[in-house]
Amino acid sequence: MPCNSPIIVALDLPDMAAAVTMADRLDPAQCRLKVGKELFTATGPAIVEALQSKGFEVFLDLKFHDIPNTTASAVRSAAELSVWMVNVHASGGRRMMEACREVLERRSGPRPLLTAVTVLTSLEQEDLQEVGIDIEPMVQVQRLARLTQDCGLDGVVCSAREAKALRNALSEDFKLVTPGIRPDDASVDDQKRIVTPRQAMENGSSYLVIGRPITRAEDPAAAVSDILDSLNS
Ligand SMILES: O=c1ccn([C@@H]2O[C@H](COP(=O)(O)O)[C@@H](O)[C@H]2O)c(=O)[nH]1
Repeated sequence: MPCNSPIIVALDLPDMAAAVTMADRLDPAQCRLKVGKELFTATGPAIVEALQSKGFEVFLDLKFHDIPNTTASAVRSAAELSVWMVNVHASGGRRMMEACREVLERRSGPRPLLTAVTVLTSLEQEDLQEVGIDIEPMVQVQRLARLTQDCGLDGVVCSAREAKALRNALSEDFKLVTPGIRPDDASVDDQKRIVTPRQAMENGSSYLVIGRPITRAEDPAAAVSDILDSLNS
C-alpha cells in the first residue's frame, strides 16, 4: 500500500540487526525509511530488500557525486534495487544530472524519484565561505535547485528554511525533501539550518527527513505519531 505520510525516517544505524529492529518498531503506513552511507556500507543491498519485504518504501541516500558516466551507472544500480528515491549532489553539475535522468528514462518499469542535494543542512554561511562560495546558503540553494529542475530531476534536498522561496520559484510538483527537522524540544546535534516539522510543512516541504529525534526516542513509533499529530493540530 502506498505511504501517504511525509515522514522519512533516517536509519543511521551500524548494521542489519539494528536497522531491522528499528524497522520492526515502525509502521510503513506512517513513514518511509532512508538508508544512508553508514548502513549501506555495512550491509550492502540486502538491507534495502529486508526493509522492502517489511512493506517500507526506501530512499537510498548515497548522494552520488562523480563524473557523469560513473554517477549515472550508480543511479542505474540503485534503480535495480527498486528503491523509491535515489539522490546525487547537484554540484556535480548539469551533464552529470542529465546523464542520471537519461539512464532512468532508458529503463523500463517503475523508476525511482531522482533528487539532488543542494547545500547540506549541516552547513551555514561561514562554512560555504571556507570552501570558496561567497554567498548565503539561500542563494546557493536557489541556484542549484533551478539547475536541478532544468536538468529534469524530480526535486531537491534542501533545508525547509529555503522551502518557501523554492515553492514560489519552481514548479508545483517539484519535490522538496528537507532534512534538518527538529521538533521544538529536540537536540540540534550537528545540524545548522533546522526547522520544526510543522513549520517545514507550512513552508512547502514535500517530505521531512528525520533521524535521531525518532531513532533515539524511547518509543520511535510514538515519536512518529507525535510528529504527525503536530502537523494536524
Ligand atoms: O542536507 C542534508 C542531506 C542529508 N541529510 C541526512 O538526513 C539525515 C538527518 O538525520 P538527523 O538525525 O535528523 O539529523 C541524516 O541521515 C543525514 O545524512 C542531512 O541531514 N542534511
